[in-house]
Amino acid sequence: MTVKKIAVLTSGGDSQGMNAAVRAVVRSGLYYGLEVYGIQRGYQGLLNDDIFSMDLRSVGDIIQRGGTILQSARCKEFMTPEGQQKGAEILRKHGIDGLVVIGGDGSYHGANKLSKLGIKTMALPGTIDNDISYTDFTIGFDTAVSIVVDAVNKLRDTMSSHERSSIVEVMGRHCGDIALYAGLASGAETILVPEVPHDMDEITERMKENFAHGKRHSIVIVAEGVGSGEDVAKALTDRCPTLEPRVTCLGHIQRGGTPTPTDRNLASRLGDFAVRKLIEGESDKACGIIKGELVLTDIDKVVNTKKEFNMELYELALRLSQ
Ligand SMILES: Nc1ncnc2c1ncn2[C@@H]1O[C@H](COP(=O)(O)OP(=O)(O)OP(=O)(O)O)[C@@H](O)[C@H]1O
Ligand SMILES: O=P(O)(O)OC[C@H]1O[C@](O)(CO)[C@@H](O)[C@@H]1O
Ligand SMILES: [Mg+2]
Repeated sequence: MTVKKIAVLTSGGDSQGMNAAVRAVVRSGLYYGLEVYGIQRGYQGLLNDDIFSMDLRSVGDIIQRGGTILQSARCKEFMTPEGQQKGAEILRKHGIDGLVVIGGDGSYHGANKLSKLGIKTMALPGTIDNDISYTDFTIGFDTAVSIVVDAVNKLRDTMSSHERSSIVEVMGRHCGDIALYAGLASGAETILVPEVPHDMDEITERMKENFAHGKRHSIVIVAEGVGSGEDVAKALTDRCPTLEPRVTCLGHIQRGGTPTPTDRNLASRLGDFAVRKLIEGESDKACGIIKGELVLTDIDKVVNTKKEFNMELYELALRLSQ
């Protein structure tokens, strides 16, 4: 049986483009004759019964905005079987038979649990981390990478003037993709990611050699999962004080601001795709994009597969930054 009333929520760390995804879910749902509801503050809002009807105008003027009009949350209670049962009952009480969850891997687990309780669910990759398997890119990743590259461009100016090295700490607890893609795009000399072990002695020697061969600055991008920028700076200074490292931690700046066209388009395509697949009767599925094509994968498979790190890009970045 196909769905008639659907709801949408955003969960986990927010990401630029979540609003564009909410807009696409709401407008496609209405276009196909469904009733569409919004749930405020992720699974927490679901448990608080914070659910409201959405119309075409409720998603006006949001495609260009960062953050999420539905707000986001991390909810401990929903991690328990009782919390999940309560969530499913609240949805049933409203007659909501389909749910689109926009969030990261944790949020996917929640959608998976709800589908086992009879709610038809679709999960969309809304996280800057790009740490979700069975999709080449997540919504927000492109914007976050652009923010890092923009910051590195600025740092380069002052580092070159003073012949210093710049240590830039970026987000990514378990996934080095922000560091990798921003590092390649900004010509970083060193990219430290949780997926690849590193040797500080070797890195220091390489930086010293590059300065000796005329380099006027050195950019080191550190994914937070490896350690802090301050730790890396200390390790470098201990080995070679003349590198004069200066640390910049970009933090939550990476999660704000207007989404890039790439993220808006990805969000629009995925939001519409999720609605169409719910109407076709699909459930417990993750929506993603692989080589430009929209794909549907079992949530179980997605959450149990670690995203593969792109070693080719990593090696390319190192080759090009000597
Ligand atoms: N195993 C689980 N079972 C049920 N619900 C879960 C589970 N893991 C996470 N959730 C729910 O999803 C919410 C968001 O998860 P989490 O904090 O891991 O963020 P995320 O969705 O992975 O996003 P990001 O990592 O990008 O911040 C949690 O607060 C919790 O309510
Ligand atoms: O906003 P919070 O709860 O501090 O979480 C920060 C984490 O969220 C993420 O931005 C993912 O959304 C990670 O990269 C980062 O480690
Ligand atoms: Mg996560």
